[in-house]
Amino acid sequence: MEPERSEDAQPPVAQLSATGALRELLDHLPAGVVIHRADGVVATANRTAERLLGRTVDGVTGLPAAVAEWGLLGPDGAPLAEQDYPVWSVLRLGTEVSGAVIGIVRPGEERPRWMLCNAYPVLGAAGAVQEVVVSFTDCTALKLAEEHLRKSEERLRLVLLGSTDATWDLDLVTGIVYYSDRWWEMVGLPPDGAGMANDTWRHLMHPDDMPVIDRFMASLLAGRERTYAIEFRLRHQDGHYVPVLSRGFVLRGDDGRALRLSGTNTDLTERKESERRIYELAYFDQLTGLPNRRHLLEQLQRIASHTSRTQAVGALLFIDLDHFKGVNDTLGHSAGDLLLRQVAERLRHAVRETDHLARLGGDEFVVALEGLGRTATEAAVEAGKVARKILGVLARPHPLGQLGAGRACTVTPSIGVALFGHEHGSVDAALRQADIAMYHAKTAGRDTMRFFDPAMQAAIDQRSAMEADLRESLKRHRFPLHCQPQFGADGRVVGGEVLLRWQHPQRGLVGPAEFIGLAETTGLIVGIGMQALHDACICLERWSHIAGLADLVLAVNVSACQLLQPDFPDRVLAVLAETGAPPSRLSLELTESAFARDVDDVIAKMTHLRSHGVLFSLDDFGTGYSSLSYLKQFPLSALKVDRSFVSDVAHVANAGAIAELIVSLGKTLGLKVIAEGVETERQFAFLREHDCDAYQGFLFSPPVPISEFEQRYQQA
Ligand SMILES: Nc1nc2c(ncn2[C@@H]2O[C@H](COP(=O)(O)OP(=O)(O)OP(=O)(O)O)[C@@H](O)[C@H]2O)c(=O)[nH]1
Repeated sequence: MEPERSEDAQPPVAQLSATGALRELLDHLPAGVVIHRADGVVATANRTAERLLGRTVDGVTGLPAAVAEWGLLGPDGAPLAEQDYPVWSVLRLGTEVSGAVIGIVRPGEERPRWMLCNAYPVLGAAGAVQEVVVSFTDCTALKLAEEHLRKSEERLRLVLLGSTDATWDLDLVTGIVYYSDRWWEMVGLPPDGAGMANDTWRHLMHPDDMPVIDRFMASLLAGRERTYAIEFRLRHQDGHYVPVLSRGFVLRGDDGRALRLSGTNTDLTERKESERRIYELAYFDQLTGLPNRRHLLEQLQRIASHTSRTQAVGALLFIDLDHFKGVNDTLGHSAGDLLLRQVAERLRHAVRETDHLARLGGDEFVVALEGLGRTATEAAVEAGKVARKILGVLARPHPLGQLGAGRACTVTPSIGVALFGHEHGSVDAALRQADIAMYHAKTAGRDTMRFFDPAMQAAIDQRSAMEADLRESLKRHRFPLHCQPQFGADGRVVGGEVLLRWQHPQRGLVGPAEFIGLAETTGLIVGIGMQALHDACICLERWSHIAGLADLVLAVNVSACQLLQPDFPDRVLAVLAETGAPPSRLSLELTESAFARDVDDVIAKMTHLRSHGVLFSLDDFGTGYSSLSYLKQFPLSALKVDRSFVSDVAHVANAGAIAELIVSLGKTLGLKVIAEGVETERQFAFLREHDCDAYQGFLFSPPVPISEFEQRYQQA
């Protein structure tokens, strides 16, 4: 049905617009213009309105303002109520409407076009609205873009709401950072991060990560990348660090300069925890918590590459429990499990933290020991010690509580040892060899250790036998004293140095070079040294009544190991008291190694003994690492020029100078200087020329049994 048209006379603007030039202008305007009369009826419209409304000017002229045929829609797409038509708003309120977004469904179309509308009233002389001019432009594209943006923002908001990632945005120009609520939540702070500084992220960064991040940022910003990903840790309010994966993009200007960084932080706590758990399952034995076979094999690869670069020799110990099956069979699998855990614990304590202990499976364990020594023998000795220690710690009964039916269980191991490194083959080979050696230990009766290399085994066996012999000999007092005399420049005897011999039941008299080293590493030197001291003091007491011997000073060697004993001074004083030896005739001879440990302790002990009259001399001077500056702190009485300088004085240029220097140094410190190892007249002449106080060496006498020494030098 055609809408009713009004034929009333034209109002002023409509009239004006009908005039030629103005009409022309109106028709060329890019906006649609419709002029309504005061009753809302359309007086006229321009050509653009024709196009935008999809109607001819004639078709709209005379139409009332409020007819459904206009098909106007509100911004939300719902039909617009008549009173909200711009023209009616103006007519009703008398004020203009601007920026209204209104949809128009054009005749024959389904989708609305969107118009940005303005409308204003034209007032008559009496102030009444005479006309309403409505202008509008097509903003469909803008409206659709806005709609699109709104939807996409909505989508993004929903995605972020559902995501656990934390967004942030850093404006590199202003330095302002936007942190999302989730960002604050991730570090345990209130969602709005109220009161927090702009660069909070820097303050929360783990100190170890900061330099890495700084380097990363510098290179990222200077480069051309548009995206990045990096991990770091941020401190949570409760003190722990949250592992974070930060991913994002760099917004760059046309010149490539970075303007903005935006991204998300993903909390990696759970992922890290799962990774750790996976690593644990893959590399650790679940029963004992020890590294498993795979872990060990990887460690061995690493050790292999390291060993190939060094000269050091290492060892593998293959440990298999003896008759472990019996434990399972008699006490049950749970008791077996508990026992394995206890064995693992003891092994863990028996080895150093730097050693590699693993459970291969079942009742098999392996210990890899790196860098045991520069030679195979050194390494074998050390490996043997560790193996013996393990035999010792596992030998103690294992309390299995209720699982052991109230009884402790004893389980012994069989240990196979193989060396690796330097000229000793690969780590892989060592593992096979240690396994074979372990079987040898089983066939040798179990509860023992075996080396893969028979020669090595022989050396270790010999060493063990010698240690047992030394122990036995100590009990049986088989270290007779020998003594090498010392002479003054005038040829008169002034004293002697006690030198130990070992009266071996089978081998006869054994020199110190063959057994002192072992005595030191086994600690037997403490007992042997004390025995020698005791014997020497008995001599001194006897000599004190014999002319020719009463004034002699007897030097007794004391090893660093002895000096370290806390009760060393007391024991020396007890021996002096017991034997009645004059302390001022006893000189304890130390080597420089005695000064390598706790210097204050050594000085205190020496000073204590010195206050009782006991003398001290420093052996092998010049060969060690004595600092001249602290030499004077020790209460020494004499200095011995090492035999290496003495032997060279006559024919090696510097040796003479060094010997001379040592003599004069000793003199400066107020010490008596004794030269040892004097073998030729030339050496003697040189040293005498430089004012040495006493001389000891083959030129005068070799060491002789103490009884012979007494006979020689006592005066009838
Ligand atoms: N309880 C327990 N037993 C295990 C586990 N893994 C392996 N075993 C058992 O450990 C025993 C290992 O025995 P073997 O080393 O072959 O033999 P053995 O009885 O120790 O005797 P020898 O080694 O010849 O002295 C087997 O009976 C296995 O079933 C475990 O995780 N828990």
